Amino acid sequence: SKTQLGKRAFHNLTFLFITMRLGVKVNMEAKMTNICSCFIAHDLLLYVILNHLICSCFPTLSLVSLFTLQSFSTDRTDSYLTVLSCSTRKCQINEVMLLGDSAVGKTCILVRFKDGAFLGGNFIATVGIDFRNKVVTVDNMKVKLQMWDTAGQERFRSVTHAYYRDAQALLLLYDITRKSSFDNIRAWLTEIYEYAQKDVVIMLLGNKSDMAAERVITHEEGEKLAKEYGVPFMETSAKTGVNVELAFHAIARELKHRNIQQPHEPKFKIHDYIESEKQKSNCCGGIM
Ligand SMILES: Nc1nc2c(ncn2[C@@H]2O[C@H](COP(=O)(O)OP(=O)(O)OP(=O)(O)O)[C@@H](O)[C@H]2O)c(=O)[nH]1
Repeated sequence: SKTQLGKRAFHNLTFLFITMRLGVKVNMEAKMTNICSCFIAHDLLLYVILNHLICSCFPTLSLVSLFTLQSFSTDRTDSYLTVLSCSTRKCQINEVMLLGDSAVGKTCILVRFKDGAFLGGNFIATVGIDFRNKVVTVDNMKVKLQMWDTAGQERFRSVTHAYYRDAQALLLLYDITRKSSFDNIRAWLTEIYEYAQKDVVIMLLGNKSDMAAERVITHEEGEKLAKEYGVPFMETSAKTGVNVELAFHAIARELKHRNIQQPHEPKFKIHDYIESEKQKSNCCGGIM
């Protein structure tokens, strides 16, 4: 069945990846999964040949790949299966990357959006790159977001640069309690203009808005910088959840409109959408 083939492809290509690129594990796995799911969707025969070739090159493959699969969490396996099932139905996967200095809260924002939880406690820096999937409903349509959590540390920069090109949207974060993370936003934007697609959707997020007492960057400063670069802006908190759903939903809506813009439909304006949603939440407790 397709599911079994998908699982085998996943096993085999995961192993292939691990043997080739030990340093950036999760990153390449996702790419491989995308590749193998494309084979399943578009050319089953090609997939079988590829699978056969890989197996003959690596006789120990099934054993090792089984071990690899067992080391994944259910959540991760779910992500792979979402990619596979989406690809078999030829639907669009939208890649969204989170960028910004180390410890600004990229992983926490992602976990808050994906699982509705806050990762408090000890800070564990992301190594390389990781991804999670979530399906968002926009006007009764399903929009699949593949969200890439990048490492903010400088030493991983060359790894993450390679992924900018595939992203349809970028969430650029700073920490409102750390001035250096705000000052570095200009450098991040320079990198984005160098490596990302020209029409990539960019959104600036000032995170940790719950830490009012430690705030060093005002809301107005964030807004001014965003205006200068013509990108939407909001302050978020992974801890309380404020504006996290709104940020991802606005991105999903923008990408949906780009993917299937009907000729009679008015052009979607992300700035206006965010402002109207913010006003709604001010008056009625709104989107968290
Ligand atoms: N109070 C508060 N703390 C937060 C918030 N978001 C993240 N943190 C904390 O900030 C620290 C860093 O969060 P991460 O999400 O791991 O940071 P990151 O940007 O992914 O860091 P790298 O993986 O190194 O790039 C953690 O200790 C979190 O608990 C927030 O909205 N409010």
